[in-house]
Amino acid sequence: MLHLQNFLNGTFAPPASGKYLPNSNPATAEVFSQIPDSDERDVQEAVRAARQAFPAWSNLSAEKRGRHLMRLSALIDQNLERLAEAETTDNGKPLTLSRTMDIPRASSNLHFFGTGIQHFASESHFMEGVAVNYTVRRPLGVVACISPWNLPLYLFTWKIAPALAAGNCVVAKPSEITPYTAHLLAELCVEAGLPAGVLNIVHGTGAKVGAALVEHPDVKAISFTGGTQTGKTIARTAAPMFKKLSLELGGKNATVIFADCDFEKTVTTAVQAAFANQGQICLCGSRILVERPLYEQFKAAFLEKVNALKVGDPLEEETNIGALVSEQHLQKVQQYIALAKEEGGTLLTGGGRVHLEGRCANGYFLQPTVFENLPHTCRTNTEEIFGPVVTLMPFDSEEDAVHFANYTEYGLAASVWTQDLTRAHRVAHALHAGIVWVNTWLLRDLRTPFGGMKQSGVGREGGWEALRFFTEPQNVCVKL
Ligand SMILES: NC(=O)C1=CN([C@@H]2O[C@H](COP(=O)(O)OP(=O)(O)OC[C@H]3O[C@@H](n4cnc5c(N)ncnc54)[C@H](O)[C@@H]3O)[C@@H](O)[C@H]2O)C=CC1
Ligand SMILES: O=C(O)/C=C/C=C(\O)C(=O)O
Repeated sequence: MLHLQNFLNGTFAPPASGKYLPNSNPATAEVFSQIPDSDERDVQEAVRAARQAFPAWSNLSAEKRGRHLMRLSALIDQNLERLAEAETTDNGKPLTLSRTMDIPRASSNLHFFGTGIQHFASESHFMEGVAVNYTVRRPLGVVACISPWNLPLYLFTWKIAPALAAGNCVVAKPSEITPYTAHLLAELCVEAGLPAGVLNIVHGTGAKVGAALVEHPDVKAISFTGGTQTGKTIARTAAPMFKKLSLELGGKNATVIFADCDFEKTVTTAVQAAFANQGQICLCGSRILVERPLYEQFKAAFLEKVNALKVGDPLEEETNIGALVSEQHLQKVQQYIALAKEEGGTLLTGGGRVHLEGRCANGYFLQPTVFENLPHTCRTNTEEIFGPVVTLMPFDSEEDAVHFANYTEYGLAASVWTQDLTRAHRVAHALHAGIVWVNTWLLRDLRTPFGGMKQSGVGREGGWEALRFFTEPQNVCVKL
Protein backbone atom coordinates (compact mmCIF):
# COMPACT_ATOMS: atom_id res chain seq x y z
CA MET A 1 0.00 0.00 0.00
CA LEU A 2 1.31 3.41 -0.98
CA HIS A 3 1.86 5.75 2.00
CA LEU A 4 1.97 9.42 1.03
CA GLN A 5 3.88 11.79 3.29
CA ASN A 6 3.89 15.49 3.94
CA PHE A 7 6.62 17.50 2.22
CA LEU A 8 8.16 19.76 4.86
CA ASN A 9 11.37 21.72 4.50
CA GLY A 10 12.44 19.65 1.50
CA THR A 11 11.95 16.24 3.11
CA PHE A 12 9.13 13.73 3.38
CA ALA A 13 7.66 13.50 6.86
CA PRO A 14 4.87 11.54 8.54
CA PRO A 15 2.03 13.49 10.15
CA ALA A 16 2.44 14.52 13.80
CA SER A 17 -0.68 12.50 14.66
CA GLY A 18 0.82 9.33 13.20
CA LYS A 19 -2.61 8.76 11.65
CA TYR A 20 -3.50 8.18 8.00
CA LEU A 21 -6.67 8.42 5.92
CA PRO A 22 -7.63 5.91 3.23
CA ASN A 23 -7.61 7.15 -0.34
CA SER A 24 -9.49 5.23 -2.99
CA ASN A 25 -9.66 4.89 -6.74
CA PRO A 26 -13.18 6.01 -7.73
CA ALA A 27 -13.23 3.72 -10.77
CA THR A 28 -12.77 0.60 -8.65
CA ALA A 29 -13.70 1.80 -5.13
CA GLU A 30 -10.46 0.18 -3.91
CA VAL A 31 -8.24 1.91 -1.38
CA PHE A 32 -4.85 2.29 -3.06
CA SER A 33 -3.06 4.68 -0.72
CA GLN A 34 -2.98 6.10 2.77
CA ILE A 35 -2.57 9.83 3.22
CA PRO A 36 -1.40 11.79 6.26
CA ASP A 37 -4.19 12.89 8.57
CA SER A 38 -2.27 16.06 9.41
CA ASP A 39 -3.30 18.76 11.85
CA GLU A 40 -2.20 22.19 13.06
CA ARG A 41 1.15 20.81 14.29
CA ASP A 42 2.14 19.87 10.73
CA VAL A 43 0.89 23.24 9.51
CA GLN A 44 3.08 24.94 12.14
CA GLU A 45 6.11 23.01 10.90
CA ALA A 46 5.35 23.85 7.30
CA VAL A 47 4.89 27.55 7.99
CA ARG A 48 8.10 27.63 10.04
CA ALA A 49 10.02 26.04 7.14
CA ALA A 50 8.48 28.46 4.66
CA ARG A 51 9.39 31.45 6.83
CA GLN A 52 12.98 30.28 7.09
CA ALA A 53 13.26 29.78 3.35
CA PHE A 54 11.69 33.13 2.47
CA PRO A 55 14.67 35.54 2.73
CA ALA A 56 16.89 33.52 0.40
CA TRP A 57 14.11 32.66 -2.06
CA SER A 58 12.75 36.18 -2.29
CA ASN A 59 16.25 37.56 -2.81
CA LEU A 60 16.99 35.25 -5.71
CA SER A 61 16.71 37.03 -9.04
CA ALA A 62 13.47 36.59 -10.95
CA GLU A 63 15.47 34.78 -13.59
CA LYS A 64 16.79 32.21 -11.11
CA ARG A 65 13.38 31.62 -9.55
CA GLY A 66 11.94 31.30 -13.02
CA ARG A 67 14.56 28.70 -13.95
CA HIS A 68 13.56 26.57 -10.95
CA LEU A 69 9.95 26.60 -12.12
CA MET A 70 10.94 25.77 -15.66
CA ARG A 71 13.02 22.81 -14.46
CA LEU A 72 9.96 21.54 -12.63
CA SER A 73 7.87 22.04 -15.75
CA ALA A 74 10.37 20.02 -17.81
CA LEU A 75 10.31 17.22 -15.22
CA ILE A 76 6.51 17.11 -15.44
CA ASP A 77 6.85 16.69 -19.22
CA GLN A 78 9.35 13.87 -18.73
CA ASN A 79 6.99 12.14 -16.28
CA LEU A 80 3.81 12.81 -18.23
CA GLU A 81 2.61 9.22 -18.46
CA ARG A 82 3.30 8.38 -14.80
CA LEU A 83 1.56 11.54 -13.62
CA ALA A 84 -1.40 11.01 -15.96
CA GLU A 85 -1.89 7.47 -14.67
CA ALA A 86 -1.68 8.69 -11.07
CA GLU A 87 -4.25 11.43 -11.74
CA THR A 88 -6.66 8.98 -13.31
CA THR A 89 -6.21 6.46 -10.49
CA ASP A 90 -6.91 9.14 -7.91
CA ASN A 91 -9.71 11.03 -9.65
CA GLY A 92 -11.48 8.58 -11.97
CA LYS A 93 -11.18 10.81 -15.05
CA PRO A 94 -10.34 9.25 -18.43
CA LEU A 95 -6.61 8.69 -18.88
CA THR A 96 -6.83 10.40 -22.27
CA LEU A 97 -7.96 13.56 -20.46
CA SER A 98 -5.22 13.40 -17.83
CA ARG A 99 -2.67 12.86 -20.58
CA THR A 100 -3.86 15.60 -22.92
CA MET A 101 -5.26 18.21 -20.55
CA ASP A 102 -4.43 17.94 -16.83
CA ILE A 103 -0.74 17.12 -16.88
CA PRO A 104 0.26 19.25 -19.90
CA ARG A 105 -1.54 22.20 -18.32
CA ALA A 106 0.32 21.63 -15.02
CA SER A 107 3.56 21.86 -16.94
CA SER A 108 2.35 24.99 -18.80
CA ASN A 109 1.39 26.69 -15.53
CA LEU A 110 4.94 26.38 -14.19
CA HIS A 111 6.52 27.32 -17.50
CA PHE A 112 4.17 30.27 -17.98
CA PHE A 113 4.89 31.87 -14.60
CA GLY A 114 8.57 30.85 -14.71
CA THR A 115 8.98 32.96 -17.82
CA GLY A 116 6.28 35.50 -16.93
CA ILE A 117 8.00 36.68 -13.77
CA GLN A 118 10.95 37.81 -15.86
CA HIS A 119 8.67 40.26 -17.69
CA PHE A 120 6.74 41.47 -14.65
CA ALA A 121 7.44 45.19 -14.48
CA SER A 122 6.27 47.75 -11.95
CA GLU A 123 4.81 51.14 -12.81
CA SER A 124 6.30 54.58 -12.46
CA HIS A 125 4.38 57.85 -12.42
CA PHE A 126 6.08 61.08 -13.34
CA MET A 127 4.75 64.36 -11.85
CA GLU A 128 5.88 67.02 -14.31
CA GLY A 129 8.92 68.77 -12.84
CA VAL A 130 7.90 67.86 -9.27
CA ALA A 131 8.57 64.23 -8.44
CA VAL A 132 8.81 60.74 -9.74
CA ASN A 133 6.94 57.83 -8.19
CA TYR A 134 8.03 54.27 -8.66
CA THR A 135 6.21 51.23 -7.41
CA VAL A 136 7.99 48.20 -6.05
CA ARG A 137 6.11 44.91 -5.86
CA ARG A 138 7.36 42.79 -2.99
CA PRO A 139 6.43 39.17 -2.29
CA LEU A 140 4.11 38.73 0.69
CA GLY A 141 6.05 36.09 2.63
CA VAL A 142 4.32 32.80 3.42
CA VAL A 143 1.14 32.12 1.45
CA ALA A 144 -1.34 29.25 1.39
CA CYS A 145 -2.65 27.51 -1.71
CA ILE A 146 -5.68 25.27 -1.21
CA SER A 147 -6.86 23.28 -4.20
CA PRO A 148 -9.78 20.96 -5.05
CA TRP A 149 -10.18 17.45 -6.45
CA ASN A 150 -11.61 18.03 -9.91
CA LEU A 151 -8.43 19.14 -11.70
CA PRO A 152 -5.88 18.14 -9.08
CA LEU A 153 -2.38 18.89 -10.43
CA TYR A 154 -3.74 21.42 -12.96
CA LEU A 155 -5.15 23.67 -10.22
CA PHE A 156 -2.47 22.93 -7.63
CA THR A 157 0.21 24.24 -10.02
CA TRP A 158 -2.04 27.09 -11.22
CA LYS A 159 -1.77 28.45 -7.67
CA ILE A 160 1.73 27.58 -6.54
CA ALA A 161 3.41 28.73 -9.78
CA PRO A 162 2.60 32.47 -9.54
CA ALA A 163 3.08 32.42 -5.76
CA LEU A 164 6.58 30.98 -6.06
CA ALA A 165 7.50 33.01 -9.14
CA ALA A 166 6.68 36.22 -7.26
CA GLY A 167 9.11 35.23 -4.48
CA ASN A 168 6.77 33.84 -1.83
CA CYS A 169 7.21 30.58 0.03
CA VAL A 170 4.19 28.34 -0.09
CA VAL A 171 2.34 25.95 2.15
CA ALA A 172 0.00 24.05 -0.13
CA LYS A 173 -2.88 21.73 0.66
CA PRO A 174 -4.17 19.50 -2.12
CA SER A 175 -7.62 17.99 -1.75
CA GLU A 176 -7.62 14.99 0.56
CA ILE A 177 -9.71 13.26 -2.12
CA THR A 178 -6.99 13.55 -4.80
CA PRO A 179 -3.58 14.05 -3.14
CA TYR A 180 -1.48 11.69 -5.26
CA THR A 181 -0.06 13.93 -8.00
CA ALA A 182 0.85 16.67 -5.49
CA HIS A 183 2.92 14.02 -3.68
CA LEU A 184 4.61 13.05 -6.96
CA LEU A 185 5.26 16.73 -7.66
CA ALA A 186 7.07 16.96 -4.31
CA GLU A 187 9.37 14.17 -5.50
CA LEU A 188 10.02 16.17 -8.66
CA CYS A 189 10.80 19.28 -6.55
CA VAL A 190 13.60 17.31 -4.89
CA GLU A 191 14.88 16.18 -8.29
CA ALA A 192 14.66 19.75 -9.63
CA GLY A 193 16.72 21.06 -6.71
CA LEU A 194 14.07 23.44 -5.44
CA PRO A 195 15.49 24.88 -2.20
CA ALA A 196 14.13 23.33 1.00
CA GLY A 197 11.11 25.08 2.53
CA VAL A 198 10.17 27.03 -0.59
CA LEU A 199 7.23 24.69 -1.29
CA ASN A 200 5.73 22.68 1.57
CA ILE A 201 2.81 20.31 1.13
CA VAL A 202 0.56 19.29 4.01
CA HIS A 203 -1.96 16.54 3.34
CA GLY A 204 -5.20 16.06 5.22
CA THR A 205 -8.71 17.33 5.64
CA GLY A 206 -10.01 20.82 5.08
CA ALA A 207 -11.42 20.93 8.60
CA LYS A 208 -7.98 20.36 10.17
CA VAL A 209 -5.23 21.34 7.72
CA GLY A 210 -7.18 23.86 5.63
CA ALA A 211 -8.61 25.63 8.66
CA ALA A 212 -5.22 25.70 10.45
CA LEU A 213 -3.63 27.29 7.40
CA VAL A 214 -6.33 29.92 7.07
CA GLU A 215 -6.06 30.75 10.79
CA HIS A 216 -2.27 30.89 10.93
CA PRO A 217 -1.16 34.48 11.62
CA ASP A 218 2.00 34.12 9.50
CA VAL A 219 0.06 33.15 6.39
CA LYS A 220 -0.39 36.40 4.53
CA ALA A 221 -2.58 35.34 1.63
CA ILE A 222 -4.85 32.47 0.69
CA SER A 223 -5.53 31.31 -2.81
CA PHE A 224 -8.44 28.89 -2.79
CA THR A 225 -10.43 26.99 -5.40
CA GLY A 226 -13.40 24.91 -4.33
CA GLY A 227 -17.01 25.06 -3.24
CA THR A 228 -18.76 28.36 -2.48
CA GLN A 229 -19.68 27.28 1.06
CA THR A 230 -16.04 26.53 1.86
CA GLY A 231 -15.06 29.87 0.33
CA LYS A 232 -17.47 31.60 2.73
CA THR A 233 -16.01 29.74 5.71
CA ILE A 234 -12.49 30.76 4.71
CA ALA A 235 -13.51 34.39 4.19
CA ARG A 236 -15.13 34.53 7.63
CA THR A 237 -11.80 33.66 9.26
CA ALA A 238 -9.42 35.46 6.92
CA ALA A 239 -11.20 38.78 6.44
CA PRO A 240 -10.87 40.05 10.06
CA MET A 241 -7.20 39.06 9.91
CA PHE A 242 -6.82 41.29 6.81
CA LYS A 243 -5.38 38.50 4.73
CA LYS A 244 -5.36 38.76 0.96
CA LEU A 245 -7.93 36.38 -0.50
CA SER A 246 -8.37 34.92 -3.94
CA LEU A 247 -11.46 32.72 -4.08
CA GLU A 248 -12.35 30.78 -7.20
CA LEU A 249 -15.69 29.15 -6.43
CA GLY A 250 -18.64 27.43 -8.06
CA GLY A 251 -20.46 28.06 -11.30
CA LYS A 252 -23.80 27.42 -12.98
CA ASN A 253 -22.80 28.34 -16.47
CA ALA A 254 -25.05 28.93 -19.44
CA THR A 255 -24.40 27.82 -22.99
CA VAL A 256 -26.41 30.35 -25.04
CA ILE A 257 -27.20 29.11 -28.54
CA PHE A 258 -28.77 31.31 -31.22
CA ALA A 259 -30.47 29.91 -34.30
CA ASP A 260 -27.78 31.32 -36.61
CA CYS A 261 -24.92 29.39 -34.96
CA ASP A 262 -22.55 27.10 -36.81
CA PHE A 263 -24.69 24.07 -35.98
CA GLU A 264 -22.21 21.18 -36.05
CA LYS A 265 -19.51 23.04 -34.16
CA THR A 266 -22.04 24.22 -31.59
CA VAL A 267 -23.54 20.80 -30.88
CA THR A 268 -20.13 19.15 -30.60
CA THR A 269 -18.77 21.76 -28.22
CA ALA A 270 -21.97 21.99 -26.16
CA VAL A 271 -21.59 18.25 -25.45
CA GLN A 272 -17.97 18.75 -24.39
CA ALA A 273 -18.85 21.76 -22.25
CA ALA A 274 -21.57 19.75 -20.54
CA PHE A 275 -19.76 16.49 -19.86
CA ALA A 276 -15.98 17.02 -19.91
CA ASN A 277 -14.41 15.60 -16.76
CA GLN A 278 -17.84 14.10 -15.88
CA GLY A 279 -19.20 17.64 -15.65
CA GLN A 280 -16.85 18.32 -12.74
CA ILE A 281 -15.27 21.55 -13.96
CA CYS A 282 -16.46 24.83 -12.54
CA LEU A 283 -16.65 26.11 -16.14
CA CYS A 284 -18.92 23.36 -17.48
CA GLY A 285 -21.99 24.56 -19.37
CA SER A 286 -24.79 22.91 -17.40
CA ARG A 287 -27.69 25.06 -18.61
CA ILE A 288 -28.11 24.94 -22.36
CA LEU A 289 -30.33 27.75 -23.67
CA VAL A 290 -31.42 27.35 -27.29
CA GLU A 291 -33.33 29.84 -29.44
CA ARG A 292 -36.74 28.30 -30.03
CA PRO A 293 -36.64 27.88 -33.85
CA LEU A 294 -33.52 25.70 -33.45
CA TYR A 295 -34.61 23.93 -30.26
CA GLU A 296 -35.98 20.63 -31.60
CA GLN A 297 -33.22 20.20 -34.16
CA PHE A 298 -30.58 20.97 -31.55
CA LYS A 299 -32.18 18.63 -29.02
CA ALA A 300 -32.15 15.71 -31.44
CA ALA A 301 -28.53 16.24 -32.51
CA PHE A 302 -27.38 16.86 -28.93
CA LEU A 303 -29.05 13.71 -27.60
CA GLU A 304 -27.61 11.64 -30.42
CA LYS A 305 -24.10 12.73 -29.46
CA VAL A 306 -24.73 12.32 -25.73
CA ASN A 307 -26.04 8.80 -26.26
CA ALA A 308 -22.87 7.98 -28.20
CA LEU A 309 -20.63 8.94 -25.26
CA LYS A 310 -18.97 5.91 -23.74
CA VAL A 311 -19.06 5.62 -19.98
CA GLY A 312 -16.30 3.22 -19.11
CA ASP A 313 -13.04 2.23 -17.51
CA PRO A 314 -10.97 5.43 -17.39
CA LEU A 315 -7.92 3.49 -18.56
CA GLU A 316 -9.54 2.55 -21.87
CA GLU A 317 -8.76 4.82 -24.82
CA GLU A 318 -12.33 4.99 -26.08
CA THR A 319 -13.83 6.04 -22.73
CA ASN A 320 -15.39 9.52 -22.79
CA ILE A 321 -16.86 9.56 -19.30
CA GLY A 322 -15.01 8.11 -16.33
CA ALA A 323 -16.02 7.76 -12.69
CA LEU A 324 -17.29 10.53 -10.45
CA VAL A 325 -14.74 11.41 -7.84
CA SER A 326 -16.29 9.68 -4.82
CA GLU A 327 -19.30 7.78 -3.59
CA GLN A 328 -20.37 10.83 -1.59
CA HIS A 329 -20.22 13.04 -4.65
CA LEU A 330 -22.07 10.44 -6.74
CA GLN A 331 -24.85 10.48 -4.14
CA LYS A 332 -25.00 14.27 -4.21
CA VAL A 333 -25.41 14.24 -7.99
CA GLN A 334 -28.03 11.47 -7.79
CA GLN A 335 -29.97 13.60 -5.32
CA TYR A 336 -30.02 16.40 -7.88
CA ILE A 337 -31.34 13.98 -10.50
CA ALA A 338 -34.16 13.08 -8.10
CA LEU A 339 -34.77 16.78 -7.45
CA ALA A 340 -35.00 17.55 -11.17
CA LYS A 341 -37.72 14.91 -11.46
CA GLU A 342 -39.55 16.28 -8.41
CA GLU A 343 -39.40 19.73 -9.95
CA GLY A 344 -41.25 18.38 -12.98
CA GLY A 345 -38.34 17.95 -15.38
CA THR A 346 -38.62 15.57 -18.33
CA LEU A 347 -35.72 13.14 -18.40
CA LEU A 348 -34.48 12.98 -22.00
CA THR A 349 -31.62 10.58 -21.44
CA GLY A 350 -29.52 9.04 -18.67
CA GLY A 351 -30.40 9.47 -15.03
CA GLY A 352 -29.02 6.19 -13.76
CA ARG A 353 -25.89 4.70 -12.28
CA VAL A 354 -23.76 2.64 -14.68
CA HIS A 355 -22.56 -0.75 -13.46
CA LEU A 356 -19.53 -1.87 -15.39
CA GLU A 357 -18.04 -5.34 -15.38
CA GLY A 358 -14.60 -6.47 -14.30
CA ARG A 359 -12.21 -4.26 -12.36
CA CYS A 360 -14.63 -1.29 -12.42
CA ALA A 361 -17.66 -3.21 -11.11
CA ASN A 362 -17.83 -1.09 -7.92
CA GLY A 363 -16.89 2.26 -9.46
CA TYR A 364 -18.91 5.47 -9.22
CA PHE A 365 -20.18 5.77 -12.79
CA LEU A 366 -23.20 7.77 -13.86
CA GLN A 367 -24.93 8.13 -17.22
CA PRO A 368 -24.72 11.54 -18.88
CA THR A 369 -28.09 13.00 -18.04
CA VAL A 370 -30.24 15.57 -19.83
CA PHE A 371 -33.49 17.18 -18.66
CA GLU A 372 -35.90 19.63 -20.25
CA ASN A 373 -39.13 21.37 -19.26
CA LEU A 374 -37.70 22.96 -16.13
CA PRO A 375 -38.18 26.67 -15.40
CA HIS A 376 -35.07 28.81 -15.26
CA THR A 377 -35.93 29.65 -11.64
CA CYS A 378 -35.94 26.12 -10.19
CA ARG A 379 -33.19 24.71 -7.99
CA THR A 380 -31.96 22.35 -10.70
CA ASN A 381 -31.36 25.37 -12.90
CA THR A 382 -29.82 27.64 -10.29
CA GLU A 383 -27.68 25.42 -8.02
CA GLU A 384 -24.30 23.93 -8.87
CA ILE A 385 -24.58 20.18 -9.43
CA PHE A 386 -20.97 19.61 -10.53
CA GLY A 387 -21.71 16.38 -12.35
CA PRO A 388 -22.87 15.01 -15.71
CA VAL A 389 -26.35 16.53 -15.49
CA VAL A 390 -27.56 19.31 -17.77
CA THR A 391 -30.82 20.98 -18.75
CA LEU A 392 -32.10 22.21 -22.11
CA MET A 393 -34.25 25.35 -22.20
CA PRO A 394 -35.74 27.18 -25.19
CA PHE A 395 -35.79 30.98 -25.35
CA ASP A 396 -37.69 33.42 -27.58
CA SER A 397 -35.60 36.58 -27.47
CA GLU A 398 -32.11 37.79 -26.75
CA GLU A 399 -33.46 39.54 -23.62
CA ASP A 400 -34.92 36.26 -22.34
CA ALA A 401 -31.68 34.43 -23.01
CA VAL A 402 -29.68 36.97 -21.01
CA HIS A 403 -32.30 37.02 -18.24
CA PHE A 404 -32.27 33.21 -17.92
CA ALA A 405 -28.48 33.03 -18.09
CA ASN A 406 -28.08 35.63 -15.34
CA TYR A 407 -30.77 34.09 -13.14
CA THR A 408 -28.39 32.44 -10.66
CA GLU A 409 -26.25 33.45 -7.71
CA TYR A 410 -23.20 32.34 -9.67
CA GLY A 411 -21.33 34.36 -12.28
CA LEU A 412 -18.35 32.38 -13.46
CA ALA A 413 -18.54 31.56 -17.17
CA ALA A 414 -20.79 31.44 -20.21
CA SER A 415 -20.51 30.62 -23.87
CA VAL A 416 -22.42 32.33 -26.68
CA TRP A 417 -23.02 30.69 -30.04
CA THR A 418 -23.95 32.91 -33.00
CA GLN A 419 -22.52 34.08 -36.33
CA ASP A 420 -23.76 37.62 -35.68
CA LEU A 421 -20.70 39.30 -34.20
CA THR A 422 -22.55 42.41 -33.10
CA ARG A 423 -24.97 40.30 -31.11
CA ALA A 424 -22.10 38.22 -29.72
CA HIS A 425 -20.45 41.33 -28.26
CA ARG A 426 -23.77 42.70 -26.99
CA VAL A 427 -24.74 39.46 -25.24
CA ALA A 428 -21.24 38.91 -23.85
CA HIS A 429 -21.42 42.36 -22.32
CA ALA A 430 -24.86 41.72 -20.79
CA LEU A 431 -23.90 38.43 -19.17
CA HIS A 432 -22.88 38.52 -15.53
CA ALA A 433 -19.95 36.17 -15.88
CA GLY A 434 -16.22 36.62 -15.37
CA ILE A 435 -15.41 34.65 -18.51
CA VAL A 436 -17.46 34.65 -21.72
CA TRP A 437 -16.50 32.47 -24.66
CA VAL A 438 -17.91 33.22 -28.10
CA ASN A 439 -18.18 30.22 -30.43
CA THR A 440 -15.81 28.19 -28.27
CA TRP A 441 -15.46 26.81 -24.76
CA LEU A 442 -12.54 26.37 -22.36
CA LEU A 443 -10.10 27.96 -24.78
CA ARG A 444 -7.59 29.26 -22.28
CA ASP A 445 -4.96 31.96 -22.65
CA LEU A 446 -3.07 31.97 -19.36
CA ARG A 447 -2.48 35.73 -19.61
CA THR A 448 -6.18 36.57 -19.23
CA PRO A 449 -7.96 37.40 -15.96
CA PHE A 450 -9.69 34.27 -14.70
CA GLY A 451 -12.40 34.22 -12.05
CA GLY A 452 -16.01 34.86 -11.26
CA MET A 453 -18.58 37.47 -10.34
CA LYS A 454 -21.25 37.18 -7.62
CA GLN A 455 -21.00 33.93 -5.60
CA SER A 456 -18.40 32.55 -8.01
CA GLY A 457 -15.59 34.23 -6.22
CA VAL A 458 -13.39 37.14 -5.35
CA GLY A 459 -10.39 38.29 -7.33
CA ARG A 460 -8.85 37.03 -10.53
CA GLU A 461 -6.17 34.49 -11.31
CA GLY A 462 -3.94 34.29 -14.38
CA GLY A 463 -1.26 36.49 -15.91
CA TRP A 464 -0.39 39.75 -14.19
CA GLU A 465 -3.49 39.46 -11.98
CA ALA A 466 -1.99 36.47 -10.19
CA LEU A 467 1.42 38.10 -9.83
CA ARG A 468 -0.21 41.23 -8.45
CA PHE A 469 -2.22 39.15 -5.99
CA PHE A 470 0.91 37.48 -4.67
CA THR A 471 2.79 40.77 -4.21
CA GLU A 472 2.36 43.90 -2.13
CA PRO A 473 2.89 47.21 -3.94
CA GLN A 474 4.96 49.90 -2.29
CA ASN A 475 5.10 53.34 -3.86
CA VAL A 476 8.22 55.47 -3.46
CA CYS A 477 7.78 59.18 -4.23
CA VAL A 478 11.04 61.04 -4.98
CA LYS A 479 10.93 64.85 -5.04
CA LEU A 480 12.87 66.31 -7.92
N1 LIG B 1 -15.24 25.61 -8.06
C1 LIG B 1 -14.75 24.43 -8.18
O1 LIG B 1 -13.96 24.26 -9.01
C2 LIG B 1 -15.10 23.34 -7.26
C3 LIG B 1 -16.36 23.28 -6.74
N2 LIG B 1 -16.67 22.29 -5.89
C4 LIG B 1 -18.04 22.29 -5.39
O2 LIG B 1 -17.98 22.16 -3.99
C5 LIG B 1 -18.76 21.04 -3.60
C6 LIG B 1 -18.11 20.42 -2.39
O3 LIG B 1 -16.92 19.78 -2.78
P1 LIG B 1 -15.76 19.62 -1.71
O4 LIG B 1 -14.84 18.57 -2.05
O5 LIG B 1 -16.40 19.48 -0.38
O6 LIG B 1 -15.01 21.00 -1.92
P2 LIG B 1 -14.30 21.89 -0.85
O7 LIG B 1 -14.54 23.28 -1.23
O8 LIG B 1 -14.66 21.46 0.50
O9 LIG B 1 -12.77 21.49 -1.06
C7 LIG B 1 -11.80 22.24 -1.74
C8 LIG B 1 -10.54 22.33 -0.90
O10 LIG B 1 -10.80 23.07 0.28
C9 LIG B 1 -10.38 22.34 1.43
N3 LIG B 1 -11.22 22.75 2.56
C10 LIG B 1 -12.41 22.24 2.96
N4 LIG B 1 -12.85 22.88 4.05
C11 LIG B 1 -11.95 23.84 4.35
C12 LIG B 1 -11.85 24.83 5.36
N5 LIG B 1 -12.79 24.98 6.29
N6 LIG B 1 -10.79 25.64 5.37
C13 LIG B 1 -9.84 25.53 4.42
N7 LIG B 1 -9.86 24.60 3.45
C14 LIG B 1 -10.90 23.76 3.40
C15 LIG B 1 -10.54 20.90 1.00
O11 LIG B 1 -9.80 20.05 1.85
C16 LIG B 1 -10.02 20.97 -0.42
O12 LIG B 1 -8.61 20.97 -0.43
C17 LIG B 1 -18.80 20.15 -4.83
O13 LIG B 1 -19.89 19.31 -4.83
C18 LIG B 1 -18.86 21.16 -5.91
O14 LIG B 1 -20.18 21.58 -6.10
C19 LIG B 1 -15.77 21.35 -5.53
C20 LIG B 1 -14.49 21.35 -6.03
C21 LIG B 1 -14.08 22.33 -7.00
O1 LIG C 1 -7.84 27.72 -15.18
C1 LIG C 1 -8.52 26.95 -15.86
O2 LIG C 1 -8.30 26.76 -17.03
C2 LIG C 1 -9.62 26.18 -15.29
C3 LIG C 1 -9.97 26.29 -14.04
C4 LIG C 1 -11.01 25.46 -13.53
C5 LIG C 1 -11.40 25.50 -12.26
O3 LIG C 1 -10.94 26.43 -11.44
C6 LIG C 1 -12.32 24.53 -11.65
O4 LIG C 1 -12.90 23.71 -12.33
O5 LIG C 1 -12.41 24.58 -10.42
